[in-house]
Amino acid sequence: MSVICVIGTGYVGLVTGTCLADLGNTVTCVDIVQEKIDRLKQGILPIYEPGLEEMVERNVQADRLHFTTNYQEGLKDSEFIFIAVNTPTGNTQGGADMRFVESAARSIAENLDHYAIVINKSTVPVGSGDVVSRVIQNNLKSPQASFSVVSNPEFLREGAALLDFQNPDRIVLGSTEPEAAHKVARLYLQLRAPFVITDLYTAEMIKYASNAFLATKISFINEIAQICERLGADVKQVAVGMGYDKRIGHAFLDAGLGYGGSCFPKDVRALAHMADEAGLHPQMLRAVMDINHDQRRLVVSKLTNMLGSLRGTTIGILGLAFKPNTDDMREAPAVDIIHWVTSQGASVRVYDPIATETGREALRHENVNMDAVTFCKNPYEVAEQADALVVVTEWNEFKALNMQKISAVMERPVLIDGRNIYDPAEMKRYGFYYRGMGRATNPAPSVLSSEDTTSLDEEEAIQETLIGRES
Ligand SMILES: NC(=O)C1=CN([C@@H]2O[C@H](COP(=O)(O)OP(=O)(O)OC[C@H]3O[C@@H](n4cnc5c(N)ncnc54)[C@H](O)[C@@H]3O)[C@@H](O)[C@H]2O)C=CC1
Ligand SMILES: O=C(O)[C@H]1O[C@H](OP(=O)(O)OP(=O)(O)OC[C@H]2O[C@@H](n3ccc(=O)[nH]c3=O)[C@H](O)[C@@H]2O)[C@H](O)[C@@H](O)[C@@H]1O
Repeated sequence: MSVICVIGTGYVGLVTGTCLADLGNTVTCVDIVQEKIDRLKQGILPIYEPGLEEMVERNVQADRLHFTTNYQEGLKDSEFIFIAVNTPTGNTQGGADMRFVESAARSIAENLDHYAIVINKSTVPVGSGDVVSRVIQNNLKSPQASFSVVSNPEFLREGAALLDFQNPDRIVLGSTEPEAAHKVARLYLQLRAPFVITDLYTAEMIKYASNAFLATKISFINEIAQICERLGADVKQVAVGMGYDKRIGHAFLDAGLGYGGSCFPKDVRALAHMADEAGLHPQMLRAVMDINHDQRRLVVSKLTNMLGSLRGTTIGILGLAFKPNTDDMREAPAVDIIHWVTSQGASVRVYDPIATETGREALRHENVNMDAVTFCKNPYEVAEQADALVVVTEWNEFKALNMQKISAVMERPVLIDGRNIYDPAEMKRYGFYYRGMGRATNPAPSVLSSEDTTSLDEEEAIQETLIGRES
């Protein structure tokens, strides 16, 4: 078993440190934020992740997992040092901000007094392994200190982080020193995953290419969704039909409000920026980002299409987090949607099972008019007197609601299902004017014969009038 230091106690740092401790290693997690470390020592986690709290507690009690703000303490006797700090978008062109990685590398150099392998788990631009090497080399203090650098990108998903860490599809290790990469591989042997061992640059690129490909799949299906909606097809069934082809697969074909979160948006931007800087023209990545942005706007146009002006209306919002099973609000579609509808004079009633505090903070941070936002205790309260209800996050709780009850308490039973979680026919039976994302409710007159147009049912006809309040 090994002695390990993990720098950063965000999602990746905390999950990596805790899972490595759970595999029997001795792990110390270092963070520069004193309050975070104080709270972690009391068993209070900075993030919501199913199962993580129990795992942290178990490993702290077994004396395998420790927290500190002191690099010297964290690095003591460590054979492996994981860098897992944030790499947010850093400039207006979308490039990654490397300040946190560089600062961590400097602190490692200043406190290292023996040989250790420095492993970069943060998602970093191609070539960053060299930067880390250079920063450490230029700042070493102890003559006994030496190091190797290995890139080991992380592929876990928030909300399923423990499962993903413990059952990885592959483990990517890149280094100019294959012996160092092999030593890191030994840490993961128990996980029985395939290893891909490459040079540093290639490992760094595998991470960006993987995230960009998944984001591309999402934007692809969202573009297909828009076409489906216009032509009268149902994108959910289209995705099922496509997914059975093993070359395509079912995963990441859920059309909806597009991707958010701490990684896809920033990583697609950063990859496009790398390509720009290299004199290339990343057309596909640009299209992926454009389509993703449009999906959020579609909600507002669906609302105005059905309600007319939003001024004075009340819009219910189900879900704030960028996806279920997390309280993470980074680049969450809910923030943009709430911002846009409140700017047009609507007030909103919102509910999320977990992301209440993080949601409030994110809305404030984006200068949303908080007087127009009411936080509710449950979805039924959200629906009361609402002119429309928008599903933004597909929490299981929302799939199990009594929709008849919801429809009955609304001022106007307009339902925008931003994640396609409900059955359109069922919702219609409950009295909703239902709109999904890419689900045959708005056929284009241009492709319908006049005969077809007259056969549009009541719900579709509503598209052309506007849904009025019941007096
Ligand atoms: N969130 C996710 O699901 C995934 C994230 N990643 C990548 O992992 C990296 C970390 O992401 P998150 O964990 O989400 O970030 P985060 O923002 O949740 O956490 C980063 C942590 O690093 C700490 N930190 C910053 N500078 C430091 C320093 N010099 N010394 C010690 N601690 C420092 C911060 O205080 C914070 O606690 C990013 O590059 C991200 O792209 C990769 C896979 C999944
Ligand atoms: O680099 C990262 O940080 C991580 O980014 C994603 O993980 P995460 O952002 O936690 O969540 P995902 O489940 O991938 O969802 C990302 C976004 O795409 C959206 N999405 C996902 C799938 C889909 O079919 N449709 C869709 O709109 C989700 O709603 C969410 O907003 C990747 O899945 C991880 O492999 C990667 O490690």
